[in-house]
Amino acid sequence: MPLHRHLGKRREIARTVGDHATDMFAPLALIGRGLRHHAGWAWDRWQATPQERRGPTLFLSAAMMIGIYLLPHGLLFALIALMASAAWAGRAPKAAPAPPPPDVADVKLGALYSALTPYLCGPEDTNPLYHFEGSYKNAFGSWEFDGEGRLSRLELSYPAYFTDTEPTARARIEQVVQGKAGRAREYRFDWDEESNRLRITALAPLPTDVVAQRFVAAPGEIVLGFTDEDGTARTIPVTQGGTITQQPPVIWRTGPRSSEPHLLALGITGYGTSSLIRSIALQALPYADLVVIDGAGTGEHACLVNRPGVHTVETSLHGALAALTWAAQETERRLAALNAARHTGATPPEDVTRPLWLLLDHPTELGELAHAEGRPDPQDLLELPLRHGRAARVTVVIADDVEARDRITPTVRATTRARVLLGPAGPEEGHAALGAPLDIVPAAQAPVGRGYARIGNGTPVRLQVPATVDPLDEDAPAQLRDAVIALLPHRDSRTEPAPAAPPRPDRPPVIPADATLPSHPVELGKTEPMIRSRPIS
Ligand SMILES: Nc1ncnc2c1ncn2[C@@H]1O[C@H](COP(=O)(O)OP(=O)(O)OP(=O)(O)O)[C@@H](O)[C@H]1O
Repeated sequence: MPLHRHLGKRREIARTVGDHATDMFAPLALIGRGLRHHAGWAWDRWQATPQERRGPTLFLSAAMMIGIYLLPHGLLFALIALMASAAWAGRAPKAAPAPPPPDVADVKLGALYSALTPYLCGPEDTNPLYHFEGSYKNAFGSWEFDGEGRLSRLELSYPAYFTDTEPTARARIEQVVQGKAGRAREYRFDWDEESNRLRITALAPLPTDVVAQRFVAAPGEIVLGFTDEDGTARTIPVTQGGTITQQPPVIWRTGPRSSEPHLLALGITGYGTSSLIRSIALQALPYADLVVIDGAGTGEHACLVNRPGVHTVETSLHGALAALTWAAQETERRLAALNAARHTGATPPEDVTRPLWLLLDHPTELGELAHAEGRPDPQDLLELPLRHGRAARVTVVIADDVEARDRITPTVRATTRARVLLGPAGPEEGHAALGAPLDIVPAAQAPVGRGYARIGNGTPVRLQVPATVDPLDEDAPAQLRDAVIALLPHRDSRTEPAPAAPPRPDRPPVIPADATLPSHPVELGKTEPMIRSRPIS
């Protein structure tokens, strides 16, 4: 037999013998443990007995033992009683109770405290709030967890030397908190610089099931979307999932009294800036005329072609230049007519007071094309409508990719005081797009149409744009497409024929000398160019 098998067999025998011995001597071990327990107990009592009582105690014990000895079978009974009590005392101790489950607050807040410590501890601080052996209870004032055990609110203190006025220092802390509290939610960070306190609130998701519909708003008021209850003082009834609910809207007031007459919406690709343009168009159409420029040329606004009130939908550079040249001249004409009416005290004619909206989707793409062809940038043609649009009742909405921000002209940036940013942008992008620091850290994954709005000098608020899909997009859900179709105005063919002749501008469009306009500037299958002043009835 090989040596290793021989050794293995011997080990097995030894183990079996050991197991048997353990079984055999178990009662003895039990009694031995009990006797040790008794001896320990007797020794403790002896130690606890005062000196003067030890003699009588010894005497009593000896007397009892003599008594037992003198009793018939006394010694035997005493021995049996001792063994029985030793066996009882020596039985296996009860399993220690399972430790209570760790407190979720202790675990999560402890981890957050440890993660913040490297950023908030000062090596020179003799009494630091944050140090590597410290407890979160020293620095965290109050906290709340939701039903799923996720941190929903926290107030913490930080040392006065922490540079809370520096955006990068704040951003670091905000990132750490979001990392530990969960990146799936948005958080509001309220920095109280005076008392060195930071309040963190996890924000509930905004409703994503509000679709395009007629909103309860006055003419000139545009519902950009919906926000948190504390973001606005007003709620409006909204059809949501088949029932009517009250939702807090983000309202943009346009018109001659608005201090933010024009809007710039920037968005991460695919987060719904074109849908926002569509939503605005549908809300403005009942009382305004539209000129739509689709700079990306994807035909996303084709559903507006030939609708009553829509002057034109342009997708080409030539068409865009012609339409914007006309818009600039129309602004000038309106201003002149309004001034004349004011001088004579007459009521201005309807064709100069009816609002005109210029909606530009991705104009920077046309700008690049224009630059390559040596033509004027369409944005340059917006100068007059942007600067005098408020008086002339001309509103400009520009939507573009957040990446194209540098290609937006300074005039557009300076005159568009209503701002929207769609998509999970970082703090720097947020600040640049909205013109103010954003106190909200977006979730890692935001739903389409989710972003932030800032009207004028107000505080940025969260925004969820109502789903306003392209009704010609066959991939979009039929229910969402139907909602948009229901809002599109239809020309009544019995009373309102489609324009057959080329429209007659009040003044012919001035196109740069080097521009070669095609004979049919309007695309999307239209048979006639549609740039025209609204017919005066
Ligand atoms: N609020 C919304 N709710 C639901 N779906 C939406 C919403 N907004 C947009 N969508 C859908 O998301 C997709 C992208 O939307 P949209 O084209 O408006 O984005 P975009 O930012 O303009 O993209 P791009 O820059 O590529 O043109 C579309 O399929 C659209 O139907």
